[in-house]
Amino acid sequence: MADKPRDQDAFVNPFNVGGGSLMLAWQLKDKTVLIVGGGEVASQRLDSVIGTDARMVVLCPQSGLNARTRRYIELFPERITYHDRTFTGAAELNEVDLVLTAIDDHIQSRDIVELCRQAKIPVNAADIPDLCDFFFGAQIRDGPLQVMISTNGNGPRLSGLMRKKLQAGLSGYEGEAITKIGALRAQLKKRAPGVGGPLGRRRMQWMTQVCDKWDMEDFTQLDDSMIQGLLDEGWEKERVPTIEELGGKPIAKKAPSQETGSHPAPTSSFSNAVPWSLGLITGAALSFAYIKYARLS
Ligand SMILES: C[C@@]1(CC(=O)O)C2=NC(=C\c3[nH]c(c(CCC(=O)O)c3CC(=O)O)Cc3[nH]c(c(CC(=O)O)c3CCC(=O)O)/C=C3\N/C(=C\2)[C@@H](CCC(=O)O)[C@]3(C)CC(=O)O)/[C@H]1CCC(=O)O
Ligand SMILES: NC(=O)c1ccc[n+]([C@@H]2O[C@H](COP(=O)([O-])OP(=O)(O)OC[C@H]3O[C@@H](n4cnc5c(N)ncnc54)[C@H](O)[C@@H]3O)[C@@H](O)[C@H]2O)c1
Repeated sequence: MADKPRDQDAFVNPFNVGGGSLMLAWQLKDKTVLIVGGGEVASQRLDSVIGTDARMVVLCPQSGLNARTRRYIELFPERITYHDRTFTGAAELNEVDLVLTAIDDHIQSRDIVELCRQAKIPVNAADIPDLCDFFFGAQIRDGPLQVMISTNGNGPRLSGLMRKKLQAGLSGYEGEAITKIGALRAQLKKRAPGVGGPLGRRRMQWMTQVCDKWDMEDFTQLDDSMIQGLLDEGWEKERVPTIEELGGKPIAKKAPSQETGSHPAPTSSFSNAVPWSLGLITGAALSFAYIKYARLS
């Protein structure tokens, strides 16, 4: 088998110069997402959108709601506006920022996409990949860690299988470590405020050195006073102390994280449900989220 292209040969992969999609972590706070349909796929859309702090509108006759969608509507009445009807026309798109259709009516789905195009609203139609502005993907989430696997529409089942493999390779410390790094960065910015310039460069350099020198597990030990200690002994003195110097200990590695699935159980507990970002990403992106994974059904 030929050697795999190295980083510097990135152009060798034809998908790097066209045919791929832009991978992003889409921020939906205070935006309105319209979900048309209330069956299996619609409930999976709710799994993804509920953590983003978006408002949601679900359009679907009562008779078409599956148990999971029904549960979401019951648990989050202040976040989800439910209408017991089918899609009625262009007026449904007023004040809507994003549309997800998950219906078993191909012609209606196509019509909705057309209306979204006219209104310039991004749309995903679960049954018509060719008309989608973006795709969903298999997801791994651990606190602020978000990993999305996409096959760009080619093999959704394989996305799910790869999710399981990647999940097995994670230590289980990542989400907590990233949360602590977020807290450290916030405190550092208080001591060294502003954007750009020599101070900004020094700040980025120091953060990079700390992240490179410390193990992921080390960060999980940081509490408020250790963060201040790290800034006193590290940032102020232009060095990177060890976790032991700050009173921490090297800790045993956790077993690989458990298989949890892409779709969390609906829960009304705020601390367990804030906030997922609807991410069009592969790799990890940060936002603050605390949600546990377990399939409801
Ligand atoms: C990843 C995941 C995320 C999620 O949905 O949250 C996801 N599909 C998942 C599972 C899955 N979907 C299907 C099967 C049956 C086996 C099979 O058909 O392969 C399985 C397997 C299963 O259920 O295990 C059927 C299917 N899927 C699409 C169509 C329409 C079509 O292709 O025409 C049809 C009906 C085809 C038909 O009628 O024959 C289309 C799309 N499905 C996508 C995402 C987008 C591309 C993702 C990518 O590029 O990787 C895209 C393009 C649009 C979109 O949905 O945004 C989730 C895995 C979650 C996980 O396990 O973690
Ligand atoms: N993208 C994916 O991953 C994926 C996976 C499986 C299936 N699909 C496709 O997605 C579609 C939905 O699949 P499902 O499993 O959720 O089907 P489902 O039968 O469980 O749900 C369909 C829902 O659409 C509702 N509905 C139908 N017409 C409507 C309208 N005009 N307005 C509002 N609601 C309406 C029904 O009441 C029902 O709730 C199907 O076309 C299926 O082929 C996509």
